[in-house]
Amino acid sequence: MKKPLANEDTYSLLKLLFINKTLLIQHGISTVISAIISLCYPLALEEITDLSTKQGITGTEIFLIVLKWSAIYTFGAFMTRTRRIVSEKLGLEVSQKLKNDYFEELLHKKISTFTEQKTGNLTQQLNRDIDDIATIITTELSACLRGCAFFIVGIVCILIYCSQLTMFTLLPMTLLAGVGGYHGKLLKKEKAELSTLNGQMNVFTQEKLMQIRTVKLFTGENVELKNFQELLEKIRGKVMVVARYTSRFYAIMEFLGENMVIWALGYGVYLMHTTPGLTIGKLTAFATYGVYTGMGFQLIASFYAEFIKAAGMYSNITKISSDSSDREDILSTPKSPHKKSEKSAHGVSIRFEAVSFTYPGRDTSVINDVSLSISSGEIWGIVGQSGSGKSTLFHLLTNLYKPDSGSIFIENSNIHNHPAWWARQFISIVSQEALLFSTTIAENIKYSWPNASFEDIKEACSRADALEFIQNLPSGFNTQVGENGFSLSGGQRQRISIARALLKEPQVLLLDEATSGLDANSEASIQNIIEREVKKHGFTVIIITHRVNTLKNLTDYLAIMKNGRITVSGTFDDVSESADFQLISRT
Ligand SMILES: Nc1ncnc2c1ncn2[C@@H]1O[C@H](COP(=O)(O)OP(=O)(O)OP(=O)(O)O)[C@@H](O)[C@H]1O
Repeated sequence: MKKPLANEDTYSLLKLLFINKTLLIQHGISTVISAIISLCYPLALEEITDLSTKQGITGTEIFLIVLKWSAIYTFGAFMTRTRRIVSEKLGLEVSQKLKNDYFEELLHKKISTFTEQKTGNLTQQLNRDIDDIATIITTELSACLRGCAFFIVGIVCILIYCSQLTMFTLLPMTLLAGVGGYHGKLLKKEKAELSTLNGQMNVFTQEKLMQIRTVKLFTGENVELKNFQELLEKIRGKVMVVARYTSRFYAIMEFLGENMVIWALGYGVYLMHTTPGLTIGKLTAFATYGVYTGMGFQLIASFYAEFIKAAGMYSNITKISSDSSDREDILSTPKSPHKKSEKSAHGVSIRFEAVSFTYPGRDTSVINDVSLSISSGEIWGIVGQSGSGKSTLFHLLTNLYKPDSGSIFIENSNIHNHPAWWARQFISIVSQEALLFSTTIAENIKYSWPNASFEDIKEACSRADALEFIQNLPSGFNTQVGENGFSLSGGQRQRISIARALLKEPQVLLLDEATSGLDANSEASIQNIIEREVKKHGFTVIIITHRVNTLKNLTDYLAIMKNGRITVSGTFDDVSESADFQLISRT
């Protein structure tokens, strides 16, 4: 069951408003002034209506009284404009600050956060929920403040105007409060369920559109449309429940509120005949203050319902952002995402010492007591059957995950004694899927070194044998690669990925099945690039591949992995004698 909203969440939600004190003060002042001016309306009605029965009044006097009220309401309109614009500005500041903090927090989360949390939910929180929260605590809160002023002043005024009539209106008023509270509770539960369904819809559409190729290749269009329609149907059902509750709520409010005014007015007319001093102007003012009291109550009730919704969304966001246990590190990452190595053309040593690891949420360990020592500039191949834990070794070396026991060293320094980015600054990785951003080729390559000049980019492309094909594209380096690099061939994407890796001048190059998805020609050409670069720059290289025979001329050493353990390691010739090698080379 969902925990009731903690007081500190409510408090910190309201504290957000203090983000810009000047705007908050302007907002408060304009809200109060515009509420006071609105509340003077019955006075205006009373004064102007009672002029009709005033003896000996001249046209000029009537004109001046009307002009006075007109001036007051012109000023009121100006205050409304100020209140609304200031409220928008404050809302914008709150939402941008929340978004900035939340996105920054997400960027620093450990990679496991993104396997546990659906990214669709995170993007919904980042984009929609935060906007809703900001609107509720600015626009809706401002309406609620007006509502409080209407309600309090309304009650006081109707008591002053006619206490007998006020008592007459107290019963429906109490009923109004009861109905508001009851529906608030009902709506809270239904709206939370609706929000979960909307989150599921977000995740569904995002995933299916991102995987549109898979959907098409398996002719899954109709299946996905059916799934989508089922989800739409569930949302429709929930929206209708919410709509039923909401419409019933507003109908009852209107029924009670307006009946209260009508009956009170009727009773007032009766009192006029029996009570001296109760004029038509006073009765009109009483009725108008009665309307204000009801309106004030409605504004407070609707804010209450919205605030509960905002507080629920805010509590979900703070649950993720305030949990520092899944933060990658507390030390700040460098301004530039990756530092270009100052000393290029050399490698670094790497050592795994008795490393064991189990993925969060899994029972069985994936890496078991792995020890491996790689000297600077060596080229290692790691082979093993699918699922044996090869890629996981890369995840541990790049500090995406921390081992449960054992240590990993780069240049004899334990990588866990440094912030997570420390290990990554030495490393460039090229994996089977060349993951590119949906921007230009140049921007994708520059991602590893944002300060690179155009000449640097061209040089990296030339080293990755990518220059010619890029220059032959109609827009050259400015070609948009499309989402996930869809507008390029597999080999072209991989060359861009290699250029990006080389531009950084890494000291360690990790290749995770970098050529597996390519045809024999592309594979041979990419292996040539790697061979040439490694010889020239001398960085340490670890290659993961299924195709063991392709490693013969490329690697100095080989390690075989089986069930998360390194069973054999040594030179290619030594290892190739082993039974495990024979087994892998046959599969
Ligand atoms: N993020 C993850 N969360 C939980 N388990 C994972 C995760 N990634 C991989 N695994 C599991 O860890 C085991 C080893 O996976 P890993 O990707 O390291 O194997 P691999 O040898 O590289 O396989 P392949 O050659 O097929 O890429 C597998 O059983 C896999 O299911």
